Amino acid sequence: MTLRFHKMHGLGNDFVVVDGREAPVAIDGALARAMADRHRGIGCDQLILIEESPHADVAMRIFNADGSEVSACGNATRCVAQLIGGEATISTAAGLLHASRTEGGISVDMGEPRFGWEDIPLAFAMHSAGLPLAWETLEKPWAINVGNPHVVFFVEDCDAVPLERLGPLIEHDPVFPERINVNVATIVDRGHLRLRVWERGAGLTRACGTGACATGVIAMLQGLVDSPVTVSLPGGDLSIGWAKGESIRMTGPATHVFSGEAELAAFGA
Ligand SMILES: N[C@@H](CCC[C@H](N)C(=O)O)C(=O)O
Repeated sequence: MTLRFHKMHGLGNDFVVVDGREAPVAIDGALARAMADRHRGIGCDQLILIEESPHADVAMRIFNADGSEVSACGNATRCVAQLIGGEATISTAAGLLHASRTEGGISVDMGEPRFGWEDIPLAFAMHSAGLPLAWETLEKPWAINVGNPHVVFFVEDCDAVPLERLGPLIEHDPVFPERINVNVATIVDRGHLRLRVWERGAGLTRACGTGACATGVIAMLQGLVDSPVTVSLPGGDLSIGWAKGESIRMTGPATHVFSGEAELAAFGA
């Protein structure tokens, strides 16, 4: 049996997108992990499953490369919108997201952020007790949930941070029982910041849409940048707009690379 898929990316954060509306398909964590494998599978940072939705144009499920199912993915939201015509309401585990075509590609209303440590009880207890949350040179993290959980560190030079070593330490630290996405950012000026992200369940990626939202919002809240801010990731730029009490607007490109068919038997399915 074969499975049709689309290979897409948002600034190099790459996806295998399966449209389950064409032919219903049961994807679980093990199958997602096998398809995401860059040597024995198709290869991607996240596998995206599109399904019918009673409340929206489509529903979207997100699996990280390690097979974990999560609730939000900014770059994939733009890709799904692009695939189904640009203008779309997309149902996710984190809520309904509205996307539209714009000059810079696809623009998505990513919903309102939730600030603080309340969702992460052990880290919250440590934070409230004044206990330091630090991993070598990375200290004083900001916690924010933009549909998925992130910590953000502002540093002198994000390119100098050994994120391939510190990222997994922080992601798997027992203070984050649900694991966490790790952002290291450097302010360039009031309209621009640089960002690298160690993604939960996927590792270092070329870009992370929710990471850009999380970091842009914290930088605005701190008065370090103005809205909209350009977030430069290794794979390219996203524009992030936000004001207190409002939802986040993320704008950037979405690229369809090719469509193909995979042998399900190759994945042990
Ligand atoms: N690449 C994504 C985020 C994907 C999910 C994340 N790794 C998590 O586990 O929450 C993006 O563009 O936002």
